[in-house]
Amino acid sequence: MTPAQYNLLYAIYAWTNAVVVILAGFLIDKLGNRFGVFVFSLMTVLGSSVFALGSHFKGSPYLLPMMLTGRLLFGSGNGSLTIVQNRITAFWFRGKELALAFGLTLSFSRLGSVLNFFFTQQFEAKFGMQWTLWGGTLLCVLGFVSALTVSVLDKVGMKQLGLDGVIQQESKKVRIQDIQRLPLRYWLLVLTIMFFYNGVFPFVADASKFIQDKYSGYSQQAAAYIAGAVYDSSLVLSAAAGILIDYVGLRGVFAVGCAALTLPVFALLAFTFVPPLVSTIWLGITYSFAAASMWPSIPLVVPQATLGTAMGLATSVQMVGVGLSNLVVGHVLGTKSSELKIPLWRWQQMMIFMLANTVACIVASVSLNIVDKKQGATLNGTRKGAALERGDGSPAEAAPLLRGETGNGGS
Ligand SMILES: C[C@H](NC(=O)[C@@H](N)CCCCN)C(=O)O
Repeated sequence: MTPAQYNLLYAIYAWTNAVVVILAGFLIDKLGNRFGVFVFSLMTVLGSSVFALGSHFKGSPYLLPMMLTGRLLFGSGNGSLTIVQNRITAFWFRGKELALAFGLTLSFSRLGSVLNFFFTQQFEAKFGMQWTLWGGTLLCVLGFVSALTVSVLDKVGMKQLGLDGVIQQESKKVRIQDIQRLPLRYWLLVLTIMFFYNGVFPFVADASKFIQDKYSGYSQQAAAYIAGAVYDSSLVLSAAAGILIDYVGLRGVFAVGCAALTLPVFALLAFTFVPPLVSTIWLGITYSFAAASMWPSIPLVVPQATLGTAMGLATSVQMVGVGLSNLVVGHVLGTKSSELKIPLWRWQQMMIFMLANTVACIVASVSLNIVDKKQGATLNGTRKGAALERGDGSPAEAAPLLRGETGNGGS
């Protein structure tokens, strides 16, 4: 397989994901969590099976089409599964430990990446590529079984609360035009998320090469470990960040703070020779707090009935932003061969582009705070403060469970 074909396998995952998540979010709102959990986890199993099967056609013209089809199915299923996962989490943890629940999901997803990083290569060396790919399929089957278990728990819980019928009634009313009714705070959150991730994901993708090109004395493996520190920190910190944010609230303030504290990361990388591990750990910290404050804010400003659509749209905008950012970075770095050393001035331009995205993130998140303040400070309310005000100790987030329940949040 040529490098272009190999990269195409990644590109098809990212771009189908960006398109499919909008439709998937809408379908989940319309047809329910159980439909989404079943269909999308089944798609990941099918996708990974087709991909693994494709590897048996090495040297034949079927190899690439089969692998691309596998990635397409897997990408569509996996991205959509994240939406239904967020929707279920938001339903069960709204007004409680929402940020902790999101943080834990993020930690587990990072644990998957870290385990993959440490073990897949060794597994492949011992058992060969085909068994490794079928091993991946087996993991997707385990995911499918877990998804079915969640589905059953969700159904039982809904029945116990007597909400099953109500939610189904609300789902029937969901229309694609509801996108127009998503509030300004939602769109500002989407921009905040997009600009933040425009800096993080493309940087991590290229960080290992950057470290080898700019700093002396780093082997390929050492550079990869240092780049991986961004995700390692998030594996360790995401749950703690969630607990803190659940306790103090101030999600909008955290969003601005994380963006502002990310500026020195890219500045250090662009203009100094401070060891890169300082920057990658630092970025890991701001990234963990940003993810634990930004994503769980979405369920607080949109009704549960349209949450799937809202999450799908946010993910799609994020993926398109990151995809474009990758293209700009590729253009700025300007080389097709991973062997050649890229001149430092090009890396500096890339970091300046990351800085520009971070500044845009600060502008979007400051605007978010201004609008949130005018609309009742749902995002910045502190849990303790709100409980004291009501004198009942009940959850702070007056979140709209169903459409039209609150004036500001739902419209
Ligand atoms: C929580 C957040 N999730 C995402 O950004 C997803 N839309 C895409 C994840 C792709 C990971 N390679 C995150 O991971 O920070």
